[in-house]
Order: sequence, then structure tokens, then C-alpha cells
Amino acid sequence: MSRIVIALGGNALGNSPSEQKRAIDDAAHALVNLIKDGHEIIVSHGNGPQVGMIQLAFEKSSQLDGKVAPMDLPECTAMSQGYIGFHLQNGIKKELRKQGMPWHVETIVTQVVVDQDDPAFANPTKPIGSYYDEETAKALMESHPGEVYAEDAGRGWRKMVPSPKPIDIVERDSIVNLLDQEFIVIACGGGGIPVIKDENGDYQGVSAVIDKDFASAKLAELVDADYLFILTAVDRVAINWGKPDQTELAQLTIEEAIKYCEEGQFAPGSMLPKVQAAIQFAQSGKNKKAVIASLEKASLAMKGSTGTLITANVG
Ligand SMILES: Nc1ncnc2c1ncn2[C@@H]1O[C@H](COP(=O)(O)OP(=O)(O)O)[C@@H](O)[C@H]1O
Ligand SMILES: NC(=O)OP(=O)(O)O
Repeated sequence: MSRIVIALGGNALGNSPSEQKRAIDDAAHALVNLIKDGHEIIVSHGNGPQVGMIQLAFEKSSQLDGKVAPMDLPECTAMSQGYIGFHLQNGIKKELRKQGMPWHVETIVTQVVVDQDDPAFANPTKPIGSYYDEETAKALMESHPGEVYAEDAGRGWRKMVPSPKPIDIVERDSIVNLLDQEFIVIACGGGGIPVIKDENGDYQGVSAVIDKDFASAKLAELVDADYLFILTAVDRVAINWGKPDQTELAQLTIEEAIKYCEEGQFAPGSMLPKVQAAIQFAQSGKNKKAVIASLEKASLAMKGSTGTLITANVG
């Protein structure tokens, strides 16, 4: 039995609540297969499209109705954890019921501690919300001074917000207690709600969105997981991505992964943070294994027949 932290990418969630429910049904099947294989799972998920949508909805509502206040990013992430967790926990429960498996599933509203002096606060790089064409994005920057829009990994222009690195997880002990009670835990949704500790020792939200792959690596480290699974829309990490000599990689040592990152093989905002998060987890202790694989082949990736394995001692 292995303890696996699973980071679910955008393809597990879809772009609207109804699409999300359908996508989660497929994701739940892949997740329950891992439980059937005897593993303990902790699920995290992204929220880039959702957190942007929630923030925009409040901005538009406040323009229409002065009694509605705009919503800051930590609250928007908290809302996204709630409704994505709602769909995920019910989707997983439904799949467990179908397969006659008596497991409990719980979503934890998770706060993740960041450093208020993280340089990321001065350099917004995390894409959220919808995609725009360049002209629209530039018009939005003119009409919304202070907001930053930039190209997102060749897929269009998006709003960029600060994305500090995760340092600690406030609800770590609750997560471990639930795991010990044989719960399937959903935690660190949307990278977790970014917080700092104030002078009284209380947690205060800060305006940022943490990358869910880095938060998942931190979660995997803090719950002493054996595996970090980063599940996305491709079977394997590739070098020379999108070129005629594109080559999929079945395994990478930490040193090889660092070298490819330095060569610029992975697009910032899409594959780069996944590989960096995988390296971070693989470096966090002995025999720690990170796997980047496609959602529907998660169970096969656990058996080693697909996915990219990143670990200290490949072979
Ligand atoms: N070198 C690469 N190897 C594999 N996929 C890559 C590479 N560079 C970019 N990609 C793209 O990055 C995507 C994963 O990033 P993204 O869609 O942002 O993740 P998420 O699944 O977390 O939403 C892949 O589906 C693929 O289209
Ligand atoms: N918070 C976060 O990293 O979300 P995405 O994976 O959707 O970008």
C-alpha cells in the first residue's frame, strides 16, 4: 500500500459546473481504481479558470449593485475549494457506492502559509480566468490599471496574479487524522488559500493564487506520501514538445529533470511548474517518487507502464 497525493489538472474539472460534474465522474473512476489497487489517496485540484470566474462575477456584480463588494483572491479560492470539493467528494462517493466500497470522503478547507516577502508578490505570473485575444487583454489592462495580462503557454492571454511558494499547510494535522481514520481526503484545492501569520499568530488571507502543483508537492511532503501524482491531459512529459523530434520521457532522474528545466524544455505556466514540483517532492526524502501522467491512465502509471517517473534513483 502506498500513500499517494494526486494533483488533478484542468481536464478533470471542465469549464462550467455542469461540465465539471461530468469530468469529475471520469476522474472519480480513475481515482477509485487506485483505491481498488490498495492505495491511500489524498486529492488536490487546480482552480485557475474557477478562481478567475468567481472574482470576475463579484467585480461585475459590484458594478451593477453597489451593495455587493468585490471579492479578493483568498476568498475566491475558498469558494472554489467549496464547490469543486462538493462535486469531487460526491463524484468519488458515487463511484465508491457503484463499486461497493465503504470509504468516507471529506473536503478540507485548506490554508497554505506563504512568505509575505515572497518576490512573487511583485511579479504576477499565475494565469487565472478566461483566455482573451491580445487586443482584448491589452484593452483590459488599460481599463483596469494595476491588473496584468500576459500570454499563457501559447493558449491565449490571461489575467496574471502573484503566486508565492507554499511553505506550510495549516490543516496538516486534520488531514493526517482523517487519513488515519481511512478517509479519502480532498485538500489544498486551488493550491490552498494563501495566508500569512499576523503579529498575534492569526492567519490573514493574502491576494494571490498558489500553484496547485507546488502546493501538492508540499502536501505530499508534509503527509509523508510515497508518491506525488500530477495528473494532466498528456500521457508523458516530452522534450522538444510540439516539434518534429518530440520525445516522450518514461523516467527522469532529478539531475536530468533540472537540466531540461534549465534548457527551457517546459513551458512556464503549463509543464514547467509540474516538473519543478515533481523535482521538489523527489528531493524531499528517500524513495520519494513523482509521476506526471494522464488522468485516465493513473492506475497504469502506478504500475509503471505509462507516465513520467521522476525520482532520485531511476532504474
Ligand atoms: N514538454 C511538455 N511535455 C508535455 N506536455 C507539455 C509540455 N509543454 C507543454 N505541455 C502542455 O502542458 C499541458 C499541461 O499543463 P496545463 O494544461 O496547464 O495543466 P493542468 O492539467 O494542471 O491544467 C499538457 O496537457 C500539454 O498540453
Ligand atoms: N491554483 C492552480 O494552480 O490552478 P490551475 O492548476 O487550474 O492553474
